[in-house]
Amino acid sequence: MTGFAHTLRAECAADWQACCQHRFVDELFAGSLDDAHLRQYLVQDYQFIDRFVALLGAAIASADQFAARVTLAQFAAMITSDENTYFIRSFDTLGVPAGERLSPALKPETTAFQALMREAADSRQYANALAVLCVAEGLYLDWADVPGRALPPRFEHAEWITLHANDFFRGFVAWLRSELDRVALTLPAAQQDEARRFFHRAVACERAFFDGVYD
Ligand SMILES: Cc1ncc(CN)c(N)n1
Repeated sequence: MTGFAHTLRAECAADWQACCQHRFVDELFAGSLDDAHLRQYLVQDYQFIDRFVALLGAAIASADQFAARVTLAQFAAMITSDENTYFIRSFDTLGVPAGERLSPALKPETTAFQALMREAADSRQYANALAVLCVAEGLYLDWADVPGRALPPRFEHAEWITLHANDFFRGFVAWLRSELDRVALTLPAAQQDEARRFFHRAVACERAFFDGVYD
């Protein structure tokens, strides 16, 4: 495999692997993730999703082609429907009150990730937005999409896996990677390096986000 997206992932291999083999992932698949940890993760992740959808909007605005805007908008539609209702149903099941769903106290890992996404969006550079999207979705595909691995019984665990391991999601991540490759080829070295730094920082944020579940 070649290309910018693949190179960047290889540069971050240690943190990437640490995420894919994280205790959170193992407990999620085993169905042994306790409700306190799951609840903490989902409450913080809902705030991640808020900035993530804003980043998708920035990617839609800064894309250089209509076809890319369509693909990104279709993905945003999935996040704001199927994925959003997963959060709401999980919050209902876990008894999370409205205040915690909408404006919880933010952990430092969440604030850091939100700041990174805001920075990428505010740069108005399509490649920077793509770099962060490639991490956020590529890394989740890599830990979730394990053929033959059994799903846990509770929907709060199983659906968080299947939302990131299905044909639509696979296709979107493949597109994101090829799109980052395509756009990188058009960039001067300084802008490629900027996108590279966003990618690296996003991988570090992902690892810190999983680690933060167990603080
Ligand atoms: C922190 C984080 N990173 C990525 C994803 C995948 N959508 C997520 N929900 N949360």
